[in-house]
Amino acid sequence: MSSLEEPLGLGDLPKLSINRLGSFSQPSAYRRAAADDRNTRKYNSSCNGGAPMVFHANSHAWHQQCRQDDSSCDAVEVELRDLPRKVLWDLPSFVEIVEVGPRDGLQNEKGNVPASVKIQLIHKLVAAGLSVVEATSFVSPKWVPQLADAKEVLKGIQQMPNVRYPVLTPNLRGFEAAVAAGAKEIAVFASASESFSKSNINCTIEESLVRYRDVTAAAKKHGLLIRGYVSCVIGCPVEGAIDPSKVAYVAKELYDMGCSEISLGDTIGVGTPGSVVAMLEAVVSFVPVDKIAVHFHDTYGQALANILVSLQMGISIVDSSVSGLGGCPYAKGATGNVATEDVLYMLHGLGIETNVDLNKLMEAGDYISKHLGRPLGSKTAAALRKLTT
Ligand SMILES: CC(C)(COP(=O)([O-])OP(=O)([O-])OC[C@H]1O[C@@H](n2cnc3c(N)ncnc32)[C@H](O)[C@@H]1OP(=O)([O-])[O-])[C@@H](O)C(=O)NCCC(=O)NCCSC(=O)C[C@@](C)(O)CC(=O)[O-]
Repeated sequence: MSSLEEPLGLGDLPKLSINRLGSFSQPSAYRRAAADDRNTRKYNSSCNGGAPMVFHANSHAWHQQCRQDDSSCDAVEVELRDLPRKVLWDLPSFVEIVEVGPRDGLQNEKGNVPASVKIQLIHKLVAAGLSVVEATSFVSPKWVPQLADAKEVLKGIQQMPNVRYPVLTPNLRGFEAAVAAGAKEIAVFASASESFSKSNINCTIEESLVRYRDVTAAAKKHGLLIRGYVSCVIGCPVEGAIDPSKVAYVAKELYDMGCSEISLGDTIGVGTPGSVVAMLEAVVSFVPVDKIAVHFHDTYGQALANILVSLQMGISIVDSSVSGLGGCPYAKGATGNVATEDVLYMLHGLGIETNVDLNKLMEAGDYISKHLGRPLGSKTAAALRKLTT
C-alpha cells in the first residue's frame, strides 16, 4: 500500500507538513498562521488570554507562547502532546472483529445467493485473517428463505483451526440441525423490545428466554460455545426508544444461562454515542465488559462513532459485515451493518491490532458485491479502489 492508502494514525501527525497538519486538525486561525514563516508561526488568539499560539517545528507541537522563557512552557507543550491520549483514553490494543456478513448480511437479500457463493465468501473472509465468521442461521425457512441452505453451507465450509463459525439457532430444532451439520458454536438471539421479539421470533421476551435456556443447556452438554444476541438495544421500529435497563436485563439473563459473549445489537441503527454510552453503562453493571460485543447497523451513519465510544467504554469485540451487507427482514428500514473495511480503517488508524488484512478483506468485498451486482458498501473500499484503479 502507498502511504495514501494507509490510515493516518496518531503517530503520523508529527511527520505531516505544517500545511497538512493545519488543514487536517487545526482551526482556521491556525491555518492562517501556517502562511507565516517556516519554523515558528504565530497568531493572535482571542480565546487564550491574548497569548499567541506557536508552532514549534522541532517538536511538531502547537502551544501557547510563553511570555517569558520559563519551564512552564515545556509543561504546556507536554500537556498538548498528551491530548490525543487523554481524548482516546484506554483504547484496547487489540479488537476482535466478528464478521457477520454471510449471515446478517445475506439473510436480507432479495435475490438468490447460491450456497457455493456463500461458502466461497466465508473462505475469503477467513483468508483475510478474520477469526470469527458467523456462517448462517438454522431458522425456519418459512421465516428466512435466504438461509434455507444452512446445512449445505455449514457442511461445505472447510473449517480452519482457531477460527470460530457461529450459527444462529432460535430453538432446539435449529440447534439439533446445527450440531448435525458440524456447528461448534451457536448463537441465541433475544430482543430488548417486546414488539421486535414477537415479529422476529414469534414469542415474548420471557418465552424466548425459556426457549434459550433449553438451547443453551443442550449446547453446554455438547461442549459448544454460545454467543448471545440482544437486539433493539437502543431503539425498536415499533416501540421507539428502549430503556437501557431492559437491555441490561436480557443481557444478564443470556449471560447467566451460559453465553460466553453478549452481542448488543442496534438493529435499526438509531444509536448515537450518547445513547450508546447510557446503554453500555447499564449492561456493564451486570455483564463483564470483556464479554460484551457491539453490533451496529449504520442506518444513520453513526456506527463508527458508536464503535469508538464503545471502545472507550472498554469493549474490545466488534461485529461488522463485509461491504456493509445486511439489514433485518423484520426491522423495516434497517440498513446493513457497519462495513468491516471501514471499521478496520478506523482501528488501524488508531494503532489497534485486528490481525485482519484490509486488502484481502476488500477482495472478499469485491467478490460478494460483484455477485450481488451492487457497488461496494464500504466507503474505505470505494476510496481505496479509486486510488488503485
Ligand atoms: C423462531 C421461529 C422458528 C418460530 O416460528 P413459529 O412459526 O412460531 O414456530 P413453529 O414452531 O410454529 O414453526 C413454524 C414452521 O417452521 C418450522 N421450524 C421451526 N423451527 C425451525 C428451525 N429451527 N429450522 C427449520 N424449521 C423450523 C416448523 O417445523 C414449522 O414448519 P411447518 O410445520 O409449518 O412446515 C421463527 O420465528 C424463526 O425462524 N425466526 C427467525 C427469524 C430470523 O432469523 N430473523 C433474523 C434474525 S436477525 C436478529 O435477530 C438480530 C441480530 C441477531 O442480527 C442482531 C441485530 O442486528 O441487532
